[in-house]
Formats: sequence, structure tokens, C-alpha cells
Amino acid sequence: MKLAKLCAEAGLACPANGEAEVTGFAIDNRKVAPGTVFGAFQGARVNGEDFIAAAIEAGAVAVIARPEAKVEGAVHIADPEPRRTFAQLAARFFTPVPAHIVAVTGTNGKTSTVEMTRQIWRMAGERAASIGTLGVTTPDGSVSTGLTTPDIVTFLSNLSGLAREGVTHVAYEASSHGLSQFRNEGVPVEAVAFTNFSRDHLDYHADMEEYFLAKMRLFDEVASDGATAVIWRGSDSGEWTARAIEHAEKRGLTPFTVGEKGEGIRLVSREATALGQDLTVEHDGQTRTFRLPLIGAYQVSNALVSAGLALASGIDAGRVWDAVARLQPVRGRLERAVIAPSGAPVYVDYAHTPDALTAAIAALRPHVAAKDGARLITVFGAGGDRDHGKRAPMGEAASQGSDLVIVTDDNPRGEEPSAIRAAVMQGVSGEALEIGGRRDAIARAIAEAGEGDIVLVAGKGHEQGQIIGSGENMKVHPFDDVEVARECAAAHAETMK
Ligand SMILES: CC(=O)N[C@H]1[C@@H](OP(=O)(O)OP(=O)(O)OC[C@H]2O[C@@H](n3ccc(=O)[nH]c3=O)[C@H](O)[C@@H]2O)O[C@H](CO)[C@@H](O)[C@@H]1O[C@H](C)C(=O)N[C@@H](C)C(=O)N[C@H](CCC(=O)O)C(=O)O
Ligand SMILES: Nc1ncnc2c1ncn2[C@@H]1O[C@H](COP(=O)(O)OP(=O)(O)OP(=O)(O)O)[C@@H](O)[C@H]1O
Ligand SMILES: N[C@H](CCC[C@H](N)C(=O)O)C(=O)O
Ligand SMILES: [Mg+2]
Repeated sequence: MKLAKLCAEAGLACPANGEAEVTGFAIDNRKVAPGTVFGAFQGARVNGEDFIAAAIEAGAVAVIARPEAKVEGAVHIADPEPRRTFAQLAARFFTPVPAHIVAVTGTNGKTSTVEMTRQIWRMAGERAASIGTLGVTTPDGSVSTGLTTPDIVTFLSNLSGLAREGVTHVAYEASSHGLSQFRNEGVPVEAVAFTNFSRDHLDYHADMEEYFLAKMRLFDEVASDGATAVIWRGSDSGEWTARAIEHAEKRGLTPFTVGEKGEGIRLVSREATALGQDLTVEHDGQTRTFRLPLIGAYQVSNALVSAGLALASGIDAGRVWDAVARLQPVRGRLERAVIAPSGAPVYVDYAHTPDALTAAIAALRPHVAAKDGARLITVFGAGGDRDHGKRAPMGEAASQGSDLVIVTDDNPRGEEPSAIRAAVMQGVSGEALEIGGRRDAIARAIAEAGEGDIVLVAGKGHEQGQIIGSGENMKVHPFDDVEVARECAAAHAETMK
């Protein structure tokens, strides 16, 4: 397609030399081929503008960069925010895209919500996919991408690839990193969702306000005009939720609140059963009672937000509620890994923020046996090269609801593991152990667990590796909490023989 035509479709001023034929888009000069449009961005590690000459040498026909960047020998599409322009232009190239696209933001629950939305669509008979931390999941399988939001070119080309495979419905996860770097946008988004907001990523965002506004770009700019904004509004939702509703209204979106205080879907009651929860909800003047086959209040929130998104995409209410009652567990989210030899179940959960630990513990607490001395044992750590300020609050959150906490390692990356553990220990109170080496920590928890106890292994969920070192020294050691828990349980059973 001609550069001039792409620019016109994206609403950009037509470049003087717009006759060039565009063959692709790249943000890394090493991926430039003749006819490519190159996006030169200032990054966290290096400045992409340093690679402009190399990109042109390799055949770039246009460069999207700041006005002050030096571009010689190719069209300079200048913009103070080149990432935004790049997304707009590239989105005209990677077409078609699926007809129904929805996006989810929030501190916790994004992956679960996109996954559940995909499940609801599938059960309603649609060809659906989800994109997020678990990778790209399609009707035909799942591919991991390594990041929640890889990069804008991968994102857009994935979407058009899915459309070509006949996928009509896509739910994607909009992380604050992705939103602030314009890594997942440019396409029509008919519904957006906001799950909740609490502390995370303050290594990257200056403060909570900036972190929140990064998330709100989804409402303010990324959502299509008139889109539905599904917003969780639980009994304890406060100021951030109110502000999300304000952002939706200000942008002219249709707010659809969900939860105990929801007006779109009202959660009337929730009663835990042994393996799930009985829910009563009100929607569209009708009251429905059904059993959700998942435990934990947080999974109810995510399931209802997913129901809101499915409804907003035009799925018939009867089909949506039938599907919600048949939702399957999401990998690594309160996943029961094994029953320890003592009879204590071991759960793996991806809680890696203070709020998520509180939610995961609250989910399991009611299932600890109602007998004296029964314990909830929580094994967890905090990631290296990530928000230091969340470490002590994570220790605090874990101690609050657990009877024994075991502080261990979770992707120390470029930091000294013992220093990270020490920072977590600062917040810990009550019974606690510090055990470096995640396998040893899990083994100890399983050995400690008695009948009626529950073990929670938090922080890594679906992850398949322990990341040690950074930069050139980074190594990913294979590690899967579910598998390790099973191995430790089996080894413990041997010692009991
Ligand atoms: C801090 C951060 O988010 N960095 C991301 C960002 O990199 P960046 O733009 O800062 O890139 P950079 O490495 O400084 O390079 C600048 C530019 O020069 C280009 N370049 C670089 C070298 C070269 O030889 N030639 C060249 O053209 C690069 O392609 C880039 O465009 O954009 C890249 C792709 O567009 C991402 O891969 C990268 O993620 C890093 C690896 C990362 O670890 N990100 C994590 C923190 C992250 O984003 N996680 C969130 C999830 C968080 C959550 O779940 O809440 C996610 O959405 O995945
Ligand atoms: N609605 C919720 N409220 C509170 N905590 C939640 C909620 N949903 C999930 N969690 C907690 O957060 C963990 C991560 O959930 P999930 O992977 O769905 O979130 P995410 O937003 O995609 O996370 P990330 O930012 O790492 O991509 C869960 O394992 C659980 O402990
Ligand atoms: N998306 C999150 C995942 C954290 C998972 C946890 N295991 C860790 O490494 O801190 C992040 O990159 O901050
Ligand atoms: Mg996620």
C-alpha cells in the first residue's frame, strides 16, 4: 500500500514524498527490510533515534520520530509522541482485524478476565481469542509471547493474523506499561474494562496518580467512541473506581458497573460451597441464581466483568450466564496443584502485589478446616528489579491472613535475593521463616502442612522459570510451581514411608 494512502486513512498530513510502497513496519532497525516504515523511539535502555541511519540503509522508506530527530534519505513523519503516530499508521496496514475487540485494564485480574471472556465467547459458539500474560490463546492452541504486551508491531500483526484465521472475537490485556508506551492500540475497541486499582509498578510510574492515568488512557483514548466501559464496583470499591466512572463519562463511553454496587450487573449474594460459589445476580431486570465452579471472591469479580464484556459485544444474556456457570479455572490462578501427603491441598496463585495476596488468602481462608490449630501456610517472594516499595506491604498482607509465612525467592533478576527477602521480611509479623531457594521453601511448607491445613504458593502462577541475573548474565532456570509442588509432595510421601 502507498505511504500517502496509509497516512490519509490514519488522518495524518500527507508527506511530500508519499509515493513509496510500504511493505511493513518495524521498531527495531534489525527488522527493517526494503519498504519498511521505521518507528524510532526513545527507550528505557537505548535511543531508537540512534538507529535511524541504519534503518534507512536497510531500506526504510519512512521514519516516524520526534521533530528534532535527524532523518536523511527517507520521509520523516515527525511527531513529539512518535509511538502514538506509529500505532495509528501501522494499524492501517495490519488489516483486517477481528470485528469484536475488547480490552481490560486494572492492577489485578486482567489475565483472568480476558481468559474468562474468551471462554464465554467460545461457549456461546464464537471463534474467540485472548491476548495477554498467558500469551495468545486461540481456538487452535496457545502461544506464549514472554511479555503481557510484546510490542505494537507484534500486537497488530497478531490481531490481523487472528482475523485471517477466522477469529471474530478478541479480548486483550492492556497493561499500564503497554498503555503508556502505546503498545496495544490503533484498532476499534468496542468495550473496555477496569477491574481494580492498587499498588504496583511504582518502579516505572512516578506515583499512584501517574500509574492510574496510564491505565485511564484505555478509556480516554484507546476505546472507540461510544464504547461500553465495564467497571468493577464492589462493596469496598472507592475513589479509584469513582474516578474510572468519571473518565468513562467524560469520554462519552457507556459506563456499565458490575458488582455489589453495580448497576449493570448487581451481585446480590455470594455463598461459598466446597468447590465453588453460589451466586445471585441481577441483570436487565432479571434475577438469576447459579453456581460458579471456582472459589474465591476475586474470581467472581473477574467472571462478572467478563460477563459484562461479553454482553457488550452483543452476546445474548441467556448464553452469557450459561457460560459463566461453566467457566474453567485459569492457569496459575488458585490452581490446585496437589494434595500433600497430610491431606492438605496446595494451591498455586499468581498474586504478586499486596492486594492480590490479600485476595488470594481471602479466597482460601474459608477452606482451612474449622478446627484448632489448622493453618494457612503461605510461600511467596517479591520480584527483583521491580517496585521495591511493594515488598514490605506484601509481607504485611501475607502475614495478616496466614498462620505461617515462608518468604522465598521469585525472579530475583539483577538483585541479591537475600536483600529482596529482607525487604519483604520487614513487613512480616507472626510466624515466619525465610528460606532462600524456592524449591526448598515449597518443600518445607508441604512438610509443615497437617491435615486440614492449606498451602498457598504465590507469585509465579503459570510462570515456567526462575529469572536470575540481568542483561547478559540473565538466566532462566526452568521452574514451575505446580510441578515443583507435586515433586515435593511425592518426595515427602517417600520420607513418610
Ligand atoms: C521498560 C519497558 O517496558 N520496556 C519495553 C519497551 O522497551 P523500550 O522502548 O524502552 O526499548 P529500548 O530497549 O530502550 O529500545 C528503544 C528502541 O530502540 C530500538 N532498538 C534497540 C536496539 C537496536 O539495536 N535497534 C533498535 O532499533 C528498540 O526496538 C526500541 O524501539 O518496549 C519493548 C517492546 O516494544 C519491550 O520489549 C520492553 O519491555 C521490557 C523487556 C520489559 O521487561 N517490560 C516489562 C516491565 C513490561 O512491559 N511488562 C508489562 C506487564 C506488567 C504487568 O503485568 O502489569 C507488559 O505489558 O508486558
Ligand atoms: N479482581 C481481583 N481482585 C483482587 N485480586 C485479584 C483479582 N483478580 C486476580 N487477583 C489476584 O491477582 C493475581 C493475578 O491475576 P491476573 O493474572 O488475572 O492479573 P493481571 O492483572 O493480569 O496481572 P499482571 O499485571 O501480572 O499481568 C491472581 O492470581 C490473584 O491473586
Ligand atoms: N507482570 C509482572 C509479573 C510479576 C510476576 C512475579 N513473579 C515477578 O517476577 O515479580 C511484572 O513483570 O512485574
Ligand atoms: Mg496479566
